[in-house]
Amino acid sequence: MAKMRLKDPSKKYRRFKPLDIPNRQWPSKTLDKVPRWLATDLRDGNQSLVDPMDGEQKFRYFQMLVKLGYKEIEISYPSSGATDFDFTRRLVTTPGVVPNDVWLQVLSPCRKELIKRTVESLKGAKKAILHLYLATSPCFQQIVFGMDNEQSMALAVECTKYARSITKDDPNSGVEEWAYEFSPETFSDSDPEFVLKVCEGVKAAWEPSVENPIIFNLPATVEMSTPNVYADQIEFFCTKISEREKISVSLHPHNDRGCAVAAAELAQMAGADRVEGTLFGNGERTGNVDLVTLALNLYTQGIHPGIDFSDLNSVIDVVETSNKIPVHPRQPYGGQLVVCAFSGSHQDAIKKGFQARETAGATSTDPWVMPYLPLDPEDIGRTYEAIIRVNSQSGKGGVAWIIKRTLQLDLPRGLQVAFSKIVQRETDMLGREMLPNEIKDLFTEAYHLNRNPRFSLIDYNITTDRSSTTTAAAPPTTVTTDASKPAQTTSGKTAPSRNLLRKFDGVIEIDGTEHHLTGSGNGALSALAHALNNLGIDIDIADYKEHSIEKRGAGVGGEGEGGKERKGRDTQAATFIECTAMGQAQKVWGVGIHEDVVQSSLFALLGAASSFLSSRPSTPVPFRPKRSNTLDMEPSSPLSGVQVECEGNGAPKGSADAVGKLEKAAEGTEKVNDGAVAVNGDGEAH
Ligand SMILES: CC(=O)SCCNC(=O)CCNC(=O)[C@H](O)C(C)(C)COP(=O)(O)OP(=O)(O)OC[C@H]1O[C@@H](n2cnc3c(N)ncnc32)[C@H](O)[C@@H]1OP(=O)(O)O
Ligand SMILES: CC(C)C(=O)C(=O)O
Ligand SMILES: [Mg+2]
Repeated sequence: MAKMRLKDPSKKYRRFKPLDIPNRQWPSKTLDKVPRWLATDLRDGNQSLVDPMDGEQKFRYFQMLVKLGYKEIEISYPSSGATDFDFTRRLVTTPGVVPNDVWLQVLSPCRKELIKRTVESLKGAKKAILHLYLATSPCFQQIVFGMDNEQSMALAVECTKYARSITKDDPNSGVEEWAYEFSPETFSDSDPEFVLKVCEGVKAAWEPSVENPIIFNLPATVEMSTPNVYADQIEFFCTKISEREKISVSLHPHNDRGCAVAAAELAQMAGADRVEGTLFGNGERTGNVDLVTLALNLYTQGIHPGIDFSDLNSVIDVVETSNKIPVHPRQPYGGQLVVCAFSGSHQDAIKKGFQARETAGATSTDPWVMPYLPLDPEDIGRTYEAIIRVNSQSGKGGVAWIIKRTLQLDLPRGLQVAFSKIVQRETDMLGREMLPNEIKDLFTEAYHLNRNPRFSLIDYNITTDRSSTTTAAAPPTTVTTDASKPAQTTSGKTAPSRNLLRKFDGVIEIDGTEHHLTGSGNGALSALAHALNNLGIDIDIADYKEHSIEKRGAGVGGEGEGGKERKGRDTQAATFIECTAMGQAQKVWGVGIHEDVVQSSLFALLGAASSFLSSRPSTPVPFRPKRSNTLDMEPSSPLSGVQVECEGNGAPKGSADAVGKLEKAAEGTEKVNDGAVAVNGDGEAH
């Protein structure tokens, strides 16, 4: 057994000792109100960057925060140097940049000369929050400051008094409205009784009012324990501090244990009023709490957070450019992959969810009940196209969704299965995701939507064959229509009524040679099938579906139409035909699209015919399916290598000769009437 190299932690690391508050109330509370938000991207976020933002970047970021709706923004640490000082001056002195209802917050340590400089930077501001911090934990007192409790307390109070004297008590401070924030830094690792004592002293020094409360920001400077422990600490503070109505209790969770969001949520339940954080959680080490997640967590509970994340992508752009740190692809809400599903069962469920909404006629404000997606991607400006993405883990549902989105085609279930196998093979071969356009192109190619490689319908006429005095020798054809369409069924040589017989008379180019074909059936489709049958292509129609599609700019069409824009009509017909070759078990789908429903079905049949022929090796050996139920395909065919659905044992059943005859004709080894094959109503070539 491999030796465990990770060391025994039991002596090196001490378990965090939680508070003992048996009567805690927060576990039975719910999160149902929006806190005061403070965005500290430009201070706490910025101080953690390899290359902090320059003034220009900070300016752009600030404008974005204002636009999103933040009313309290920590913009700088003005005593740190020229960049932050000058940036603060720029905001304060540029007219119209800071809206009247936005508070500018600035941070300073408890050092008088730095507090003075900080206050100076704000001259001219309308609303300013001066934020001082002093660590209160034994670790910091002993290691960093060499102070005891009394000294820490005295420094906090003294600096607060000094701050007051040069801000709200100074008529010449140059700021219209001052607020004060004090952070007992390292709160989460401090003795809660000592924190209370310090804050009582600071409060007394500042003398807040109900209208302008003091902000006690209680940071998890380092996240020390589970989120419930932080919530206990906050509830303890909220219930013990005096004059609670004159205090805004603020949270400032860092994410060292990965629980900052949970800590912020539980701590709000414990009584906090305000949350400080950054967009997507940038900040020292593992970062600050993520304001986007907090806001959208509320949103998905039906509570508007007061921040506008309706165009999250543009927020991500600014954040990534400014921080030079990418937003992780799996970051809640913002990550590129969080509104995507790759796996087949997820895609299937999501697709059904969207279909259910469509069927119910749901609008964008109707209740959201969607498998796997807690948020409507549209609400944050993401498109539905991005949701379903296809790789080797994907199934038919996702592929069908993409074809629906890109080509407006509602694939019948059987065609979904068939095409998803083609996609599966391609993704396995590529070893990567296939993009929607690639899937669309693969479909277009596999089902010959732009160009049928073997058959071209040059000209045709469908007429009623009134001359027929005998029953038509239609090929055994079963056409299953949509319930909305009258069923067309013929069997063997029997047609339901000779008066209803339709006659196909046309010219079809096969592999470059034009053939004149005729055939009859009880519909245009079966008449063409009959005509093909007389050429030796014995095709049965096993399934038929059609629907109309809205006309799009550049079209996909049958042969001869390739990509041409259609003008003058608003809708097209899409036809899906599943065919079997006479006597064979393989099934092939043909797809046709055309303004004319008849022509679209003819395209679909010729598409299927082409796939049948192209799926066999071009050798003189006639059609001979394998017992393995796998068709031999031309390697270049998108259908090659694909398991084709088979019924029975896959053994040849007698039509090989006929199909082979056509293959030979097409290869020029057997010429038929100079390339023109005419077939009479009895199916005889002449
Ligand atoms: C948890 C947080 O995010 S706190 C915010 C941290 N952000 C920053 O520090 C960014 C900006 N900071 C800076 O640019 C610099 O630290 C400055 C300009 C403020 C100060 O620089 P320097 O004077 O060179 O001091 P330096 O940063 O090296 O050391 C910090 C000093 O401040 C003291 N100090 C640290 N925090 C505090 C505090 N809250 N109140 C009073 N003194 C403090 C330290 O004990 C140390 O004192 P010492 O020099 O007597 O040992
Ligand atoms: C200055 C304080 C609030 C801070 O950033 C922290 O403790 O993390
Ligand atoms: Mg911090």
